[in-house]
Amino acid sequence: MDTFRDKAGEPIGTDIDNWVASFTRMESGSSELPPHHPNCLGCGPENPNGHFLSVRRDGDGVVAHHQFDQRHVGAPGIAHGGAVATVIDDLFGFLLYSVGELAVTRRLELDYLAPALLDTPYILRAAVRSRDGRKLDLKSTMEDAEGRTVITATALFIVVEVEHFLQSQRNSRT
Ligand SMILES: CCCCCCCC(=O)SCCNC(=O)CCNC(=O)[C@H](O)C(C)(C)COP(=O)(O)OP(=O)(O)OC[C@H]1O[C@@H](n2cnc3c(N)ncnc32)[C@H](O)[C@@H]1OP(=O)(O)O
Repeated sequence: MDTFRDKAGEPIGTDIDNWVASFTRMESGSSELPPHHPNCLGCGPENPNGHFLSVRRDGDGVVAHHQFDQRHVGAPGIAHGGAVATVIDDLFGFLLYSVGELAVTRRLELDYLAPALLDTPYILRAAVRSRDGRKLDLKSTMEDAEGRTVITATALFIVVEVEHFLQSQRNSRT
């Protein structure tokens, strides 16, 4: 069974209630935000196939420094577009620590303005553009070290109750 961790990284248990509790609103600060799940494809520290995304608060938004590597090849020297989308989607997920509620991706849209190169440092930022009821309108950018924008993205996240995840667990065939 999965072990979930609190804001300080201490193990807090294995059930979904603890996982939900870990998403309660966090105070502003420069500390690294906790992963969504130990095995999260974007940020999980225990997923050897993941991106190990490390994310901090940045004003009202979040920021991450990231490099794609040989595991993420789409074409020679270039990161796979799906790998980039994974990282951006996961980055959006860190905004939930500010929102203080659970939400999931309904729509994710990326503009690939230039190739995302392997083994090249990028800075990614995301913020909540607006909220309308359950609908969170999110935006993100990925820039290279020279400040050139490589990716722009928007997403619609929908706020959900814990039942959304309980139902998914019940419906899972694994
Ligand atoms: C806590 C999680 C950590 C984050 C990890 C990183 C992010 C993720 O990977 S999340 C996992 C991937 N996403 C999913 O699995 C979600 C799958 N989808 C679903 O479960 C459902 O479609 C769900 C829950 C998102 C929405 O379902 P439901 O509540 O029925 O929504 P629905 O009523 O159709 O739409 C909600 C609102 O959005 C609007 N809407 C829906 N699609 C769109 C769209 N493409 N553009 C604009 N508006 C839209 C609807 O019109 C509606 O608006 P209103 O409330 O004003 O009537």
